[in-house]
Amino acid sequence: MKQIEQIKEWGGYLNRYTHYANTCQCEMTFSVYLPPQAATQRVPALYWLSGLTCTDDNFRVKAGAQRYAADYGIALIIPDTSPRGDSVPDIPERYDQGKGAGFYVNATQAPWAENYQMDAYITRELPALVEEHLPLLPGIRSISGHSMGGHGALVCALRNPGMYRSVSAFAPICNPSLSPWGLACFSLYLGEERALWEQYDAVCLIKAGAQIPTEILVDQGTADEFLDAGQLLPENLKAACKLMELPLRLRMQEGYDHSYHFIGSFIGEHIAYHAQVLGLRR
Ligand SMILES: N[C@@H](CCC(=O)N[C@@H](CSC=O)C(=O)NCC(=O)O)C(=O)O
Repeated sequence: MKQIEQIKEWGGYLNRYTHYANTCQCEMTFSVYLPPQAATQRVPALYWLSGLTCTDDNFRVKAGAQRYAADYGIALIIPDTSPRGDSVPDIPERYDQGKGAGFYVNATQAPWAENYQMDAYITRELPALVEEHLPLLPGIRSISGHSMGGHGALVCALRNPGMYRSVSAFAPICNPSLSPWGLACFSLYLGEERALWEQYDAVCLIKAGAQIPTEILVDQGTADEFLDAGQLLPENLKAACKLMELPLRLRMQEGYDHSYHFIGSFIGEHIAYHAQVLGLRR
C-alpha cells in the first residue's frame, strides 16, 4: 500500500493510503487515524463504514472522532464505500446505486460482480493489509458505521462471529430487504434470490440466530428524514433482538436528523463504548 497523505492531529496522524484491491479489482483509497499511542505500541482498531455518497473523506472531516480515538488509543480504519475507477460499473444519475453505494455485499450479478466485492474487501482484504503494515493489535477490532454503513457494521459483525469485539451504528438501514434503498441495491447486485438478500440483512440474520457477544449500541435521530421514509426500520431491529434475546441499546435521540451533525454529537459516546469493551481507558 502507498501512503499519499499525512496530517498530524490530536498528537497522532491521519494518513491516507491507496492500494490495488484484489477483491474489488481496482485501486482503492482508505484513511487511517493512528493515535499517539501507536508511536510506541500496537493499538486496537475501530472500523468505520460510511453511508451512501461517501468516500473515506466524509467521516474523517465531519465526525470529529479523532480526538476521542486519541484519548483512548484506538486506530480508526476508514474505507471507501464502493469500488472506484473508470472501469468500474456505475449508474451516474443515481446517488444510491453503483459507485458510492456498494452496500457492503459481494455482488453476484453482472456487471457488478467483478468489482462490487465490498464484504470480502472490508472483512478480509483490508484487515489483513492494515494489520500487516500498521502498528495494530492483530485481530482486536470493533466496527461502527452510519446508514448504509450502519447496515454494513451490523452485518459484518453478525456474519463473522468473533471478528469484532463490539458493534455500534448511527441510523443504520436495519432491514434492507424491506427498505427502498436496500431493495434496489440488493436486486441489482444480488439478483432476485431472496435467500441471498437475507445473508446481508441484520434483521434476517438475527432472526436466523446470528449472535453478537456484546450489547449492540444504536443511535437513531427522531427527526431523521429517512426514518419516516421507511429506509431505516429500527423498530424491526428492536423486535428481532427482543425475539432472539440479543442485547440491544437503541437510543432514540430527540430532534436529531440523519447528518454528520448527529454523528458528531454522539461519536464520543460510541468510541467510549467500544473502548470500554476493548478494555481501554483514557
Ligand atoms: N441528500 C443526499 C442523500 C445521501 C445521504 O444523505 N447520504 C448520507 C448517508 S445516507 C445512507 O447511507 C451521507 O452520509 N452523506 C454524506 C455527508 O457527508 O453527509 C444526497 O443526495 O447526496
